[in-house]
Amino acid sequence: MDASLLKKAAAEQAAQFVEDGMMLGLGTGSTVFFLVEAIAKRVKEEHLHITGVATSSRTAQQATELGIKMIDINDAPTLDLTIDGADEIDANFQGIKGGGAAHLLEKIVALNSKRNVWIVDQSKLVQNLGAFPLPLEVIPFGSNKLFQRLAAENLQPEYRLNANGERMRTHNKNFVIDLHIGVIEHPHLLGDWLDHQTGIVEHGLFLDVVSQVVVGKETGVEILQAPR
Ligand SMILES: O=C[C@H](O)[C@H](O)[C@H](O)COP(=O)(O)O
Repeated sequence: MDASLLKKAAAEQAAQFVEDGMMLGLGTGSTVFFLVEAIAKRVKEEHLHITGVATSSRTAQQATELGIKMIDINDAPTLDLTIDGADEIDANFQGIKGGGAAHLLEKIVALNSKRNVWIVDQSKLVQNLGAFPLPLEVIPFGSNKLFQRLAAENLQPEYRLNANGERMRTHNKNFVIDLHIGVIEHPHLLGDWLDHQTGIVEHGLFLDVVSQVVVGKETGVEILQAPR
């Protein structure tokens, strides 16, 4: 089955988690696109009063156009629930995000949410993280020096380029460096090391964040409970 049908099925299932009165974090990406559509439909048909906080201008625009009330995270209390996509989820419910370069804003929203749900198609479930390149958002100043340091650690860095072949810029005008590490044996150790490298604003390892994963499978939608 087409992956986008599986993403849609997972998104529609997760939209059922939304309750009247919730403060909601809305992630970014092709799976979240279906989620926003499904939530907007519920808001309209069931007259739900929900308020959303977005993790990208793309999501903010889509949600606003579909009639979901959106506010700035700085004006929001702790969010009840954030629903987002993911690029990889390992057997211990650790994740990589940032395939769309939105991981900085996504992590800020996730860490200010009581509950985090990820919506994915079955191809995102892996034993170990690392087949998907790990995204870093980095400050442009001195980024070549940081790049060299990452290369010296054998982390196989690569600048992410836009359609014009230039270094792509994030929402905050930073660069993205993807690490082609291969199998990440110890995500916490790696995350800790990356947290201490000056110039990295945020990495795409989302560790001990997710509460539930909604997976679109060929056999139907499955909800996996994380141990937190
Ligand atoms: O930066 C982008 C986000 O982390 C996305 O949530 C992630 O890349 C998954 O995207 P998609 O649902 O398009 O596969």
